[in-house]
Amino acid sequence: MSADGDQAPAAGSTGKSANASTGDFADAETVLEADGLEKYFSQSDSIFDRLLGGGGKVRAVDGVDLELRTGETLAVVGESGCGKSTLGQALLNLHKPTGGAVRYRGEDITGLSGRDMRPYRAEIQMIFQDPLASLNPRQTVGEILTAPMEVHGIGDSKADRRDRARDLLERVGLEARHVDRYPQQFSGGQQQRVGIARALAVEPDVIVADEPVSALDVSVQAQILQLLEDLQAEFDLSLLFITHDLSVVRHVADRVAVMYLGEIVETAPTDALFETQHHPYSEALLSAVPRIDPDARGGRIVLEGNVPSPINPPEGCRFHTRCHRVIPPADWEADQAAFRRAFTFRNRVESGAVDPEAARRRLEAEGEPSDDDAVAAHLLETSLPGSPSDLPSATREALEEAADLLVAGDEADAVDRLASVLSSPCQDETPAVVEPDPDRTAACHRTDPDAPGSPPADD
Ligand SMILES: Nc1ncnc2c1ncn2[C@@H]1O[C@H](COP(=O)(O)OP(=O)(O)OP(=O)(O)O)[C@@H](O)[C@H]1O
Repeated sequence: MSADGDQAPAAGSTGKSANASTGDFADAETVLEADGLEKYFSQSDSIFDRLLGGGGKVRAVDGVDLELRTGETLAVVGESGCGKSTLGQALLNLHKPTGGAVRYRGEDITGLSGRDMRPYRAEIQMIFQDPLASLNPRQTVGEILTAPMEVHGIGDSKADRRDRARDLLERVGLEARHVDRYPQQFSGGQQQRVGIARALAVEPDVIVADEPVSALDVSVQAQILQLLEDLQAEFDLSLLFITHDLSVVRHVADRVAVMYLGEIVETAPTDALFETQHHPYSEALLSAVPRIDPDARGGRIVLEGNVPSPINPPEGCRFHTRCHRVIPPADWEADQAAFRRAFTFRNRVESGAVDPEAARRRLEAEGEPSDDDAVAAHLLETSLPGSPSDLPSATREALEEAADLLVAGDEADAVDRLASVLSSPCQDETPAVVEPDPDRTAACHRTDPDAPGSPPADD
């Protein structure tokens, strides 16, 4: 076991790339599968909704197809709130799915609870982000490890189970004599080792690890990742590794599934994904990962705006409001970058982020002219990235008219005016999942040759 003080691996360091690059797992049997899996949360239980009389559904996981193959580590990555944890928990029926199916070795286990789920709980275990919160502070580590063995009929006797617990502690890099200690007597890294030992106690096939290192000091992250990798080989585990941190993905994962707003937008072997991305969201995520290889350094892609609400996700491709490669309409007369800038203005107006009264107050406070024309000009200046001068004249006019309409309080008309010149095929249809390369999937109109308005790949 490596000593405390090891650094977490940076992207570009050696990892599990041998498997990933040779596609060793492409033909492996599927052990756990999500098929059109949905988990919607009802908002109507909250006090606000009761007071306000209603509430939408949070579409946390929205039609996910995913297969975990025997012996592989599949990383699920995406920004905070995209539904990774909900997906992991829905796979284990810790959240009852609201649609679709979960299959374990081909058997439908969707929504099983209690007794019916018990045999599968031994096969599919979970490791949580916060080790201390997931360990009972009133139980000794020995009790924490032997309780699930007892439930699942592992071990011949109490003494046998205690021996197994001591053995497990050693396997996860702790000392057998610590079996009578309590969780709070361990450091954060050691607590996570206990969490891992508990998952292993029932001899599972599959472990779903939800951000297992993100609560730990950087200095112990690498050790825990290494431990998981060693144990995976030793126990022949299949690992679903949930993380927002792409810099650890390269080290741990054979394959990656990129998640955005409840959907999987791309899957690929790890090395292949780090080399090329077929979905612009993956491209943006990867552009933010520090690279060791200076040749691999490209510009960082800063995405427009925040992740939209999963209660009311954008129509068509969910990523289109932020996508730097959003497709212009067929009759667009300038380049794609110009369309993206003008489209950003439209999205900002539509989301209510362009506020004429706030602009007027600001101009007044700065001692600048604050008549309607000045406010409209200010709105364009601050909410349209770049200059309007290189936009097609019809677009420029529409933007100016929309700014005037906003100042006049006609927000709906402003939105309509912008929509009349700035619409994208990405808004109209949900992208189909295509296989641009062997063992890769992507859901982007740009990778689908049959999609409407799909431009050449190198546009
Ligand atoms: N019990 C719940 N009730 C209502 N909404 C929920 C519930 N649990 C999660 N959500 C919402 O579902 C969406 C997905 O949340 P989830 O925790 O799965 O995302 P995540 O990608 O794991 O994020 P993070 O990395 O921050 O944990 C979020 O909008 C979240 O607010």
